[in-house]
Amino acid sequence: MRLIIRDDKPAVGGFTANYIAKRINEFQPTNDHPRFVLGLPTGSSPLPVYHKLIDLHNRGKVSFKHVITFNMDEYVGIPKSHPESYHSFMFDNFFSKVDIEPHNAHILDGEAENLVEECARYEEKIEAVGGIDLFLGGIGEDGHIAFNEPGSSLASRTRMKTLAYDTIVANARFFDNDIAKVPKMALTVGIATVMDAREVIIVITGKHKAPALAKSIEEGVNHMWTVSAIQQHPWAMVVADEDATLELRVGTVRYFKSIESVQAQQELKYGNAALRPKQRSVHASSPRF
Ligand SMILES: N[C@@H]1[C@@H](O)[C@H](O)[C@@H](COP(=O)(O)O)O[C@@H]1O
Repeated sequence: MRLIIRDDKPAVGGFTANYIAKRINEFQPTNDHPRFVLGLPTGSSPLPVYHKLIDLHNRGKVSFKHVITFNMDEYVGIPKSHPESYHSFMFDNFFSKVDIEPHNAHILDGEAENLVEECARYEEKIEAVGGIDLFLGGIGEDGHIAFNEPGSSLASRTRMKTLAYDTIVANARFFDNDIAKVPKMALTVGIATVMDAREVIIVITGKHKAPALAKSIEEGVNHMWTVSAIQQHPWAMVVADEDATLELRVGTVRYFKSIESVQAQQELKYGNAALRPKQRSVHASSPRF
């Protein structure tokens, strides 16, 4: 697992967006070859990533024409048209501003008649396109990823979850600060759904997330800090701002900074493709595509 530390939120967004754009461009997705499959989060942490991806798209540096997306989660109990639904969030902050084909952007349907079937179908759809190439995520203050609240099984898959009281309180800011208006249930991908992705990137910013970052990377894998599961992922990267590192040991910060600087030297020597996870071949011919 790598930890990349940048000065502030815009720098975290810039680094992460440039990295994602590079991965998409290296993959060279087309309609005939596999399309790049991206897992996406909502929340304030990924907003600087979306801003930078939109900027790169506007400057012709990346296209989402052959990218398929799967969002992490959606509330149950509010319509898609609600301004705080994750459908609205994604449309307003990203999808309406890039060239993604609407039928390629998947979000769980919290209004589905049969929510259990909706979750099973979501897993099948991910499988049908060959799995997720890169899953981007954020975390809650209690270290939850998507809506996998503390205590969620690390083997969990897409399902319905009851939100933790702390999460309901944290999300009240989007619902007129009225806890009664905050949905109490959500559909969410599971920890195993995220960990099945070929690559996982988690953005963590702000000093309110510092305890979660420390718990999740300095202590062991623990279902009470569900993002800690990334410790067992073969290609995981956390991108944090300085504020989020406040609870880490000085030695931990120095260690990861030194790894990044040695890696940068090695990339100059060997080229950076050699030091990144191997992607699905653009020539792969699988009936799933
Ligand atoms: N389901 C979302 C998570 O995916 C997100 O990571 C978290 C933190 O959001 P923020 O980035 O706004 O702190 O909020 C919600 O719980």
